[in-house]
Amino acid sequence: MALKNEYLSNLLETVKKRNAAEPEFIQAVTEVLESLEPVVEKRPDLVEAGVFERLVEPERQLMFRVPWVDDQGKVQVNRGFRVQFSSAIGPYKGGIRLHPSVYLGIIKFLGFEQVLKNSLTTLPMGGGKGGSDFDPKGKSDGEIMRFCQSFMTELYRHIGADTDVPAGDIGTGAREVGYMYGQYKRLANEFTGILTGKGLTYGGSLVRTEATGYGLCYFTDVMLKANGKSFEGQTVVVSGSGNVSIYAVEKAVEMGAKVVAMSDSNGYIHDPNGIDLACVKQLKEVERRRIKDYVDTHPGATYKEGSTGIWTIPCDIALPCATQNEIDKASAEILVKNGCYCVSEGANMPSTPEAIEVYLANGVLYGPAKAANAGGVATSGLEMSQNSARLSWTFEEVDQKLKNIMHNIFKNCDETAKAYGMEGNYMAGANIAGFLKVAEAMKAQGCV
Ligand SMILES: NC(=O)C1=CN([C@@H]2O[C@H](COP(=O)(O)OP(=O)(O)OC[C@H]3O[C@@H](n4cnc5c(N)ncnc54)[C@H](O)[C@@H]3O)[C@@H](O)[C@H]2O)C=CC1
Ligand SMILES: O=C(O)CCC(=O)C(=O)O
Repeated sequence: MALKNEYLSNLLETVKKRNAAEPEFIQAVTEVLESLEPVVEKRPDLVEAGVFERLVEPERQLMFRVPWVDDQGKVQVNRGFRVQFSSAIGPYKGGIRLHPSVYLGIIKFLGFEQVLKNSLTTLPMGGGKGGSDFDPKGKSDGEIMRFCQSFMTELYRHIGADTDVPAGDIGTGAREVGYMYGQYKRLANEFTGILTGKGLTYGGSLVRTEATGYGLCYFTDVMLKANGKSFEGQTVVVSGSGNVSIYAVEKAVEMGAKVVAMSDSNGYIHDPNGIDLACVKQLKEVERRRIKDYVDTHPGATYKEGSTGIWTIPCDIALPCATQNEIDKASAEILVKNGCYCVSEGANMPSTPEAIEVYLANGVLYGPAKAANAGGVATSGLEMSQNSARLSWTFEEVDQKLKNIMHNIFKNCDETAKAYGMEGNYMAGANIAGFLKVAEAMKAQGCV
């Protein structure tokens, strides 16, 4: 879809020129600017205030060397990043990704998405993201710890409970957050909530582990119900087998669905009897093994190499929870052909723009990432509140707050889409609603 508005079209050209080597960032910005066309027409004051130009340029981008020593005593050097994208509505907030594919463009796209996502949660959090091209796969605990300590040795001077609060993302789970927190504490000599996703013994919040996956299902459930459907009795495919996927499967099953497939970056398993989640948890959370090992103990299941083949498995509902651009046009067409009527995104930007066009053209209920997966960061916001108050809420309290937040996000996306004449287009609703709060704050704070 080409931009019709000349002002936005020129802005997008500038973004493309300035960030020519960052296709993922350009992709994320293009989608948002396309959604904002009707806003530009209604809100000349925001154009006047230069909000759109400022929105697409990070406030600060940090890149740094991360040296560490491997188990053979050899010095290794990775590259670290933290993009502090927007502090318009609160301290920078967003996860840290450890994956060999990480470069500045990935961190910028994630930081940009995070700005609007955090706004949708209604909590006071700006947007940021960080990471490194370090590959945790196959590394010993000692190597992981030395890397995390080195990463934090530079990062610690740029973050703070009221400045920037990182968290987990791909490759960064409880273990990594623990090592990073320990190093921060040692360097700064203070015990403050500078990371979320912490362990429960040192300031973490109940439900944060489950939050993104559970939140995805809370959002999807209310979207389905608003359209006369539900998870009950439906066949579901969930990609990935990490933090988001595991707890999405858990909640979808609790809501009456049958989840028949999961994957990792090597391939996917299909278990027509329904995935045995206890086995996946043991393989992935405890033993850190590959998903293919599932079939050793489940003779009714099959394993195939290549992760995108998972979208050829017939399902009613697809929950992509692995990584960006994991559903392309061809996969989207196969999903639709096989009767899939709902795609709701646990991962960040898992659908290519062409895949999204296929969903919208075929009336697929589409839950866009920045709304559907906002439960993780929302619960991080709740962890920050508990840390500030030096309190710990019960599982039920946090879970109820998470549910309310996800229901409100859906309502906001739905009502905003209607107000702008795009009923049922929750992507446009999410982009516009997320933007408006940030834009009002930017305008009120002047040219900064
Ligand atoms: N952890 C969180 O709270 C949140 C995570 N997300 C997003 O959810 C997605 C997954 O993150 P996590 O579960 O936290 O990470 P994780 O590191 O726990 O799990 C990632 C999973 O994706 C799989 N994977 C990676 N590349 C793949 C590929 N090309 N094809 C198939 N599988 C692949 C990995 O094998 C692993 O199972 C990411 O897009 C992340 O940005 C979004 C919101 C919050
Ligand atoms: O909990 C957080 O701060 C970040 C979660 C995250 O990285 C995301 O929403 O993509």
